[in-house]
Amino acid sequence: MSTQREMKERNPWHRPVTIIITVIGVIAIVTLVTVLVIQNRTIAQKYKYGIVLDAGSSHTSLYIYQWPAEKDNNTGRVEQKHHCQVAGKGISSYTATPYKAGESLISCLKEAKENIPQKMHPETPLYLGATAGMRLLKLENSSASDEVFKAVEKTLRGFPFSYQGARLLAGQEEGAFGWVTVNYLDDRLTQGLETTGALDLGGASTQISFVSDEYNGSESPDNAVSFRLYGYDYTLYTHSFLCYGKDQALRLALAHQTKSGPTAITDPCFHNGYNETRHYAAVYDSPCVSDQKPQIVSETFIHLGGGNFTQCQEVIKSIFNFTSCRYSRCSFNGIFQPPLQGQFGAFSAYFFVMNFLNLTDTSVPLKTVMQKLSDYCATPWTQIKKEHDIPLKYLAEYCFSGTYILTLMMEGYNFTSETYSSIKYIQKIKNSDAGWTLGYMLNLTNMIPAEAPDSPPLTYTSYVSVVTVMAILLFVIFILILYSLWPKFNTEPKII
Ligand SMILES: O=P(O)(O)OP(=O)(O)OP(=O)(O)OC[C@H]1O[C@@H](n2cnc3c(O)ncnc32)[C@H](O)[C@@H]1O
Repeated sequence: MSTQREMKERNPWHRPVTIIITVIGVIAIVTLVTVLVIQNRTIAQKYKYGIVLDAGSSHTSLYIYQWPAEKDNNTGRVEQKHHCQVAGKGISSYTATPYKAGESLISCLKEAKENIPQKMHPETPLYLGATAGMRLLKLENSSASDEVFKAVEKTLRGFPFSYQGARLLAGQEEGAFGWVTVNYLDDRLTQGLETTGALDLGGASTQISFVSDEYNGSESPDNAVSFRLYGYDYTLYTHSFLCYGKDQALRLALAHQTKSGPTAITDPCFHNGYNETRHYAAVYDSPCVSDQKPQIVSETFIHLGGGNFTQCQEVIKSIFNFTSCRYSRCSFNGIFQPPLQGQFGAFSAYFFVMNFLNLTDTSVPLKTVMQKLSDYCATPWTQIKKEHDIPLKYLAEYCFSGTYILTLMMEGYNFTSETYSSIKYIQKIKNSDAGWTLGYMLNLTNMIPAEAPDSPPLTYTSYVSVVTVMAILLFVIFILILYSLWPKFNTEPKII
């Protein structure tokens, strides 16, 4: 018993003072690490929100974006939280009853109210951007376009969000913001990686935007947009072709085939057996074709399908002008275009159409893609209708639209069978739709800084690990020093 007591007394770890120091030390380390961890961890995730309405030529879409509240103006990830498709046509179709353009937006705005916490409504910015449909309406009837904007503004102001304006986007902005969206979502901008070009096919216009080492904006400066994003400079080439969205391109193709005012045409871009009566007035009711309307025509013509891909390509080629170019190189219609460079993301109707046709895999040789499309175009209309249960208007036009897409890319933009594989058909990137709206909001909310934000030298995990290891190390050193300095600890055990 006495030997045991003596052993205990001689063992420094059994001295009360040592035990107290050890306990205090452990408590100190645990407290230190806990405080550091809690202090630096993000407090319960809070989000901020932004709403953008894309008032396109064919329809309007509402997008809600969200981002972590503490990451404002930083590299924080902004993501799409909700998408609502407005029922009915685009706002430019409401010229006769402009108030209905405003009313059409109400149900999606109500959805937005439900999807954003109520207390965040007053600080949620709300934007509306109108694209090619309203560009055409402005050309055709500027006061009608003003009326539509007024009606839309009235509706938007009636909601509890922070209304930031409804405006017409220039084609150049539409192209540039589409490019920003794609590269932001792909995380290319923060890291200064080689960027991806953006190909956007709408109903009334189409945009091409990319960075080329051979373009600095000196030739055709109208096509240049310069950005400084996260500390990297970009000179983007961008062009928007008004009237070359797929709906207006179809009008151009029909106008080409009805120049002489026939009572019937056999259109190779529609399936064999397709037979529709069309009104000349409806086909030519657009500034894209109104000046081409034949003088003497009957009211209608019969639109028959011919189902021939090669002939369809010829019709489509005729809507492009390849003869005049006052620059070193052009795409079409005398528009400058530098050499294509890098990867491209093709979205909106590029995706809708190629996805329907099962042709989104660009690693498949272009020749094979063309053969498949040719086979599809040659399929009789009755068979097509039997095989697919989708609205007939879309269904009837996929042969035309697919052929238009390939012709626009290969003949218009100068992609080749080799560079075709640099295109990726995309709809979403990380759950956010590809399109101009996200880039537009990031720009207007200053969410992409010109300079790279300062970031801590260590990641959060490395930081916590280093602090923990150092604290333990210091504690061990402290105990060792204490042990060596304490005289009683060093006394040799007495042999009794
Ligand atoms: O940019 P603008 O030219 O103003 O047009 P938009 O905003 O209306 O254009 P979208 O990208 O919304 O749509 C592009 C086209 O794709 C069509 N579209 C939408 N969904 C489709 C689908 O599932 N299949 C085929 N076409 C589709 C739509 O009618 C348009 O003609």
